[in-house]
Amino acid sequence: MKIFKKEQLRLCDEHTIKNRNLRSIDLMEVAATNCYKWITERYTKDYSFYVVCGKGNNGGDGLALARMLVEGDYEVEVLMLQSKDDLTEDTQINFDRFPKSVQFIDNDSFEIENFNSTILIDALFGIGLNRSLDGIEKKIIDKINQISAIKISIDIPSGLPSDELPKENQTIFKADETLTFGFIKRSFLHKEGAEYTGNVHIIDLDLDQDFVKNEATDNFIISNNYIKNNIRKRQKFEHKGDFGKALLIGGSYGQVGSIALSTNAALRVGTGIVHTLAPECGYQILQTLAPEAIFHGAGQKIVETIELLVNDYTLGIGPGLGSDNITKGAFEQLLKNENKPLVLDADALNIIATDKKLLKSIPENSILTPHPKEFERIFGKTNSSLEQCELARKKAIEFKIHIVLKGHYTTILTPLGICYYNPTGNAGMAKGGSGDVLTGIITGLLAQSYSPTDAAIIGCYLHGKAGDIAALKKSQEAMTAQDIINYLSEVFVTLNK
Ligand SMILES: NC(=O)C1=CN([C@@H]2O[C@H](COP(=O)(O)OP(=O)(O)OC[C@H]3O[C@@H](n4cnc5c(N)ncnc54)[C@H](OP(=O)(O)O)[C@@H]3O)[C@@H](O)[C@H]2O)[C@@H](O)CC1
Ligand SMILES: [K+]
Repeated sequence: MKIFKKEQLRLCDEHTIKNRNLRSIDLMEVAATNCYKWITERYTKDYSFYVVCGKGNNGGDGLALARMLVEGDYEVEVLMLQSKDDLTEDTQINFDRFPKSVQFIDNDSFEIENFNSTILIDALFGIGLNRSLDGIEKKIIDKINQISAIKISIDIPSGLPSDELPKENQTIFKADETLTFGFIKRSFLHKEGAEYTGNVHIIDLDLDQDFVKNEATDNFIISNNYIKNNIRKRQKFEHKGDFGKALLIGGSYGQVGSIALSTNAALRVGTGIVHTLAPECGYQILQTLAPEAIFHGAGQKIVETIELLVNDYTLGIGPGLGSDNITKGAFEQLLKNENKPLVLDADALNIIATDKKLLKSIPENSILTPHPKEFERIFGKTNSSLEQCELARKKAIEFKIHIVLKGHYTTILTPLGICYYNPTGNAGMAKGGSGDVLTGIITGLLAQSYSPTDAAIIGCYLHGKAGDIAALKKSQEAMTAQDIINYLSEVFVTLNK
């Protein structure tokens, strides 16, 4: 699913209006009708509404919605920001159509009755916001934010930019629910913006699909459909050799569990043959925890050599690897000798962070899976998650690699400079071992001949989805990385339906 900037969203409106022979007021009516439906499916007439409107088209959406609520017999008050400027044309039309009187506000002395059943609709500013809020607008939103009603934003929380992140201490409406038109806005996908949106719901406006198809963007959200359509179907006569050979490397003394998690994850995504290269101290552990995998010893307590350079293995390296100088030497050697894409995580990334010239030796199209701190150690500090994402894009292009930046919305940056946000996953996965599982999943997919980009995209999606099921069944608190592996089966069962 594409993510558009606000200019593109406007163009999309224009194309829809033109190609469907609509008027812009008709599109506003569709927007308000679909918000009305969403709201009335969830809230009964026991709730009373305050709709706070600005002078732009976001305010027009609010006025149209308020009219529908009045016609639907809901209790509704409209508060309208007093402005020296005229309302936009469509907002004026909806102002004239509103059957009750509205209360104009030009300071923060207005009153909102505050019951448990009060719903406050924010239609002050939409994507037309062009500067930070100050003056009376800021005071009004500061006041509304203090009220403990249920808060619903139309299109975007007022004050939140759509394509950038808010600056610190900026005043922004704090919503419980955001009903956004057509597309997710990029700011919703970063924690600095997401803290204002509450739950986000896309309100479909039946926008022009030709425009959507043809308009270029370099930011996407991974959709369920993409995964469903791109999961490889297993054919009856295929044998294990057709499903790839993965080799997971890592697991120094005391951290054998990490590579065991990666190994089991690779097994659970359908890989034909899985091998593990770990120190001898992990022999019994790995043979017990992952009997399907073949063990190769590589030193006593640490990985000393990575000689198993069989060409047809797909390599995932790093979980529990340690960063002893001997291990580092073996890893450097591997980077020098290999030219097919590798999956690099954890200590493999830490080794690179201590010797950045290694970046140049990483084979093209490899997949690096750093969390924000690991990323920072390799590529430097940034001031926000969006800046970090953009730096990752730059580095992915520069080094011709994939960077999987782990976080609430894990982002995948490709060598072509495309950014994919993964929508699955939850805070229960913010625990030791989750990353090791992701390494195993991605390595397993890469081994099965998924392209490196698809291995990263599909891998992140499966990982998050299995984590979501684990959280449902076991709670975010109690779920563990092993649960993520265990629930991969349910994800595949659903995808294969
Ligand atoms: N996308 C879609 O498909 C559809 C979109 N629709 C809706 O249209 C919305 C966009 O409408 P919009 O362009 O009229 O702008 P909007 O956000 O209402 O406000 C801009 C006004 O605010 C002002 N202003 C800006 N910053 C300010 C500040 N800091 N402090 C004070 N004032 C400030 C600015 O004033 P000015 O810069 O002129 O002084 C301008 O007048 C969109 O979000 C959606 O809700 C639907 O109706 C139909 C389908
Ligand atoms: K709004």
